[in-house]
Amino acid sequence: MKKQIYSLIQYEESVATMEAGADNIGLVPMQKGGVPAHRVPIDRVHKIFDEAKRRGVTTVAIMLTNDPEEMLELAEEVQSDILHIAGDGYDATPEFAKRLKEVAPDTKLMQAVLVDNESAIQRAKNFAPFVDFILLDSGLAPDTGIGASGLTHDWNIDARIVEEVDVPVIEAGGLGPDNVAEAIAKIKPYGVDSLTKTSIKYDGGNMEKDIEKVRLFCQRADEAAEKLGL
Ligand SMILES: O=C(O)c1ccccc1NCC(=O)[C@H](O)[C@H](O)COP(=O)(O)O
Repeated sequence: MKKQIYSLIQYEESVATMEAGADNIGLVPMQKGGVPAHRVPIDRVHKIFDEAKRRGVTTVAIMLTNDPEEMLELAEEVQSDILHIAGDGYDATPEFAKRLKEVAPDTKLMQAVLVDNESAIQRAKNFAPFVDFILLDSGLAPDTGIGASGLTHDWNIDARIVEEVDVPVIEAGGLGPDNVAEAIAKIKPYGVDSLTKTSIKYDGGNMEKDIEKVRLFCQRADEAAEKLGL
């Protein structure tokens, strides 16, 4: 079971998050979209990703911009293991996947799917032929306009997507140490993601990882997966 932890900002918390058991670490490289306080300057992105690669931890560059040209420029610059399209105004296309391979041949593509109703199943199926991962996420948060809501959604829909779509699924949206085991048992995903419930949030969108909660999240996810033979 892959444990994906978002959204890192500082180098020290990134190292502590890796040491607490994260398999994937994600951050928002400096770009036009998203919460200003979450964006990471490019020199720091390189420092964090270099350390992750040294440790064998998977790096994820989160795209909150809705401009595909900006995404491709960032992909070329950071060469992350995964590029995660999380914006609410642009979805990956076969053409985008092809261009991504040209600028960053080793970067895999992950597309977020908003699980608001059963139409999410067909939307996930439509992405399957050209993306490497699907991330199932909750609805729009009032302060960010997308994801990072700390809210769960209808896990019955997610379980159907895992069964019916032939792409590894990362489950996101409101997961924390309290409910990650239940989510794994119900959905049986390839991986689980946490932002809000493993972070300490301050005014103005500032936040830092709560390392004890990251550790508990990873431990409980591993225990649940082992129990289920996943
Ligand atoms: O990662 C961010 O900083 C971020 C900021 C604003 C919107 C989305 C963002 N990340 C995308 C994600 O995939 C989140 O990890 C996902 O929405 C889960 O978040 P949460 O429900 O807070 O655990």
